Amino acid sequence: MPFPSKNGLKITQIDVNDVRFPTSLGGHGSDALHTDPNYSCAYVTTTTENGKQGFGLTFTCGRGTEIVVLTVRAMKKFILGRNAAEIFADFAGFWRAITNDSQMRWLGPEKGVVHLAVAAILNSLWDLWARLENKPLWRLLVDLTPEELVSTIDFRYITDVITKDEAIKLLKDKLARKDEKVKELSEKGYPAYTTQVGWMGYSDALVKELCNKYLDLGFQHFKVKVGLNLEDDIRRCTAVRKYIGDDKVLMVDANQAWSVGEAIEWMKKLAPLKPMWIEEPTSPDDVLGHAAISKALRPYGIGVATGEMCANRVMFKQFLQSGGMQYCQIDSARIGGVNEILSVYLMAEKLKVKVCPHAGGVGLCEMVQHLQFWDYACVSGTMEGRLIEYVDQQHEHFYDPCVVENARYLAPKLPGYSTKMLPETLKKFSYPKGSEWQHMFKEGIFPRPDEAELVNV
Ligand SMILES: C[C@H](O)[C@@H](O)CC(=O)C(=O)O
Ligand SMILES: [Mg+2]
Repeated sequence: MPFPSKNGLKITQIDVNDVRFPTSLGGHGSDALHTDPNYSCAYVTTTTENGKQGFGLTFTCGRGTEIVVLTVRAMKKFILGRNAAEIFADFAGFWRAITNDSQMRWLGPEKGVVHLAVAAILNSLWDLWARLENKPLWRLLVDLTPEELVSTIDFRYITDVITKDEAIKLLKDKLARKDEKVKELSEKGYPAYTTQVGWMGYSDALVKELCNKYLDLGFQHFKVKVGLNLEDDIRRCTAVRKYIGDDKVLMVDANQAWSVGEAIEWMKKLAPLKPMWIEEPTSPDDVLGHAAISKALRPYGIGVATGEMCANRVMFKQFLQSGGMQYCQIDSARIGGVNEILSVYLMAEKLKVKVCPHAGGVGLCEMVQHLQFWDYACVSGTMEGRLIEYVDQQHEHFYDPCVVENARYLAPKLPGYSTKMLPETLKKFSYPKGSEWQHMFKEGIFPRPDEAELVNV
C-alpha cells in the first residue's frame, strides 16, 4: 500500500499567495469574453511538521484572485492539524468533508469560488503525496491499485453512471497493458495542440508569424479564438487555414459568446474552413443547449468541446450523457482537484467520450499532462482523437515546467504535480506587493488597487 507512514506528516501550515502576471498587456490569453486577462493563480503551499511541502494552484484571470485567496484561508481550518497520511488513506472522506462543510457549502455547493479554493488545496495535497512517494503524479496514479485509486473518489451523485465497483472493474480490465503504455509514454510522450497562434487580441501579422513558428515546431493542430465579430472570424480563420494548409487541423473556441441558435448559425458560416470542434459555443451550464448545437453541427463534421468552466462532476455527467460534448475538456484547477477529475475520466471512458484537457492558464499545462498520461496508461489506452492543449506562457515560473518537443508533451520525471513555482516569481509577481507590480504601478502601467481590493494584503 503506497499510503505514506504518518510520522511527521501533521499539516502545520497552509500559505496562500495571490500571483498575477500582466498578460493583458500583450493580449496573451484573450478571447471573446475574457478580453484582457491577467493570467493569475491562488497558489497554495501546504507544509507538514517534518518540513515536507506540497504546492497547488487554481487559475484565475486577475481581479477576483483575492477572493479565492480569502476562501482558501477560510478553509484552512479543515486541514491544519490533520495528518496528511490519514487524509490520503481516506481521501474521499476528506474530500466530502472539505466540500460539504454544513455552513460553507451554501456558497457552492461544489462550484464557483469555493470549488476553485478546494482545487488549489487539493492540488497541493496531491503534489505533496507524489513528492512523498518520490514520483511524478502520473506515476503515483498509475502505480495505485484500482481499489486504492477509486478510494480517493466521492461517488455521491454519479452512481447512476458509474459505481465504485464498476470503476474498479473498468480499471482492472485495463491492467494487462499498463506497463507497455507507460513505456510508450516515457519514450514518445503525448500529442499536443497549440492555442498560442490565435488569441483574440493578436494582430493578423502576429497570427501569421505564430502559425509559421508552430508549424516549424511540428504542430498539426491549431486553435483560434472566435465569437466577437463574424467577418473578423471568417478573415482570421481563413488566414490560419491558408497558413497551416488543408492537411492540418483547425479548432475554434468561442468562450461562451453565443446563444444556442446564434452558435449554430455562426458555425455554419465557419464550416467551410473545416474546424474539428467548436469550443464553449454557449453558456457552460447549458447542457441541453450544447446537445442541440452538437446535433445541428454533426452534419458539418464539427464536434462540440467544453469543460474548462464545467462546475463539477455532476455537470460533466450530464454533458457526457446528453451528447452535449464530443470532446471533454477537463480542467485541473476548476473542479475539486485530482479526486473529482478522476471520476470524470472514468465516466468519459464508460460513455466513450474523448478527453482533451484544457490548459489555457497558469500551470494548467504543467498539471493536465499528468492526468492525460494516467488516462492513457490506465483508462482509455488510446490517443486517438485526443490531444493536450499547449499554451506557451508562464512555464518559466515553475521548477518543473512541462516540456513539449515536436508537438508532444514529454513525460514528467520529477516528483510531484509540477506545480511548484520559483521563489523569485513569488517575489516579483505576488499581487500587489511584488516588485514587478510595484514597478508597473509606479510607471502608471496599471492603476494601484484601491482600498477595497487590498482586503487580501
Ligand atoms: C482566458 C483564457 O485564456 C481562455 O481563453 C483559455 C481558453 O479558453 C482555452 O485555452 O481554451
Ligand atoms: Mg477554451
